[in-house]
Amino acid sequence: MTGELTVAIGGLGAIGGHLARALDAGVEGLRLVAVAARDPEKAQRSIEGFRAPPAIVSLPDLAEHADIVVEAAPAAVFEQIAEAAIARGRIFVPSSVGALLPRMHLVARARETGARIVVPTGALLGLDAVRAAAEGRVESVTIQTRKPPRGLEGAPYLIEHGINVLGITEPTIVFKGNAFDAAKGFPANVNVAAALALAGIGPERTMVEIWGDPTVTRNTHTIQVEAEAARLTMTIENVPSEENPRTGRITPLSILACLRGLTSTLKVGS
Ligand SMILES: NC(=O)C1=CN([C@@H]2O[C@H](COP(=O)(O)OP(=O)(O)OC[C@H]3O[C@@H](n4cnc5c(N)ncnc54)[C@H](O)[C@@H]3O)[C@@H](O)[C@H]2O)C=CC1
Ligand SMILES: O=C([O-])CC(=O)C(=O)O
Repeated sequence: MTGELTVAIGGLGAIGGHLARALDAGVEGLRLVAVAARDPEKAQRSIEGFRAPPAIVSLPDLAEHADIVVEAAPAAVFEQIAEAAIARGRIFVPSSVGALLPRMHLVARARETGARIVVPTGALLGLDAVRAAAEGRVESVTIQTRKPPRGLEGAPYLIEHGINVLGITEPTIVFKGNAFDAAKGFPANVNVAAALALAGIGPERTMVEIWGDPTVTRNTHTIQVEAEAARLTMTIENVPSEENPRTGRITPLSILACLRGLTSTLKVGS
């Protein structure tokens, strides 16, 4: 063990709620000490019955309480959590990874304060192999995301282009472009593309296709990487979580695995 680390979580929805319960149930080397949510009364109800109830604080105050600050809130409030965590030199673990792409100055700021930004694999797979490939020469990285149409509803890109996803009756491509534009147009949908871009060759060169697909019930992501060292093709089919169908059930599990990796003696995968 490298010693105990304290954890604070911003947002108690599909990701944050699950993670908080898992940490309270007991994870060696990690202790949940603070949470933030939009509605403090609801947050109080969420932590009722916890063995060690965390403090309920504001988003910027999370960083005052813990070594690790996990962001698990809508992208719109990303900055409030991220800036305070990085200013205080904490380990910042974002879920809304798409919100990091237009804010890469936070990485430069973290370098000054000693903070770390640790991006979990989240709802994706294979970022260990993508990172390894990117140590060498990579020709191309693409990700194709297929979601049940209701999982894409309300995305700014669709509204801007007058695309009615709920009217889709067969698999239809609704976006093709780079990861930077995908994250801007679909802030609640393609965090996975943002994480892939950061693991590999950056948001300008990482190409993204988004499909509204009434034939799938799972959020399905396929990555293809053409590199000097290897060719990768990987697909993950995520079971939507009950609290938020846009979010795969694997996401809080991936973040938990990521947090364990920050303290465990045996760490598997790069
Ligand atoms: N990295 C990845 O692979 C994935 C990332 N995500 C992203 O993670 C983020 C969280 O996702 P979910 O847990 O599914 O969302 P959710 O909607 O289930 O939960 C969000 C939580 O944030 C809280 N919140 C909202 N406004 C707030 C405010 N002003 N102050 C404090 N708390 C506030 C809400 O009360 C709620 O508890 C989203 O941005 C989502 O797009 C989702 C799935 C996969
Ligand atoms: O697949 C999921 O569960 C979520 C997703 O697409 C994302 O946030 O990028």
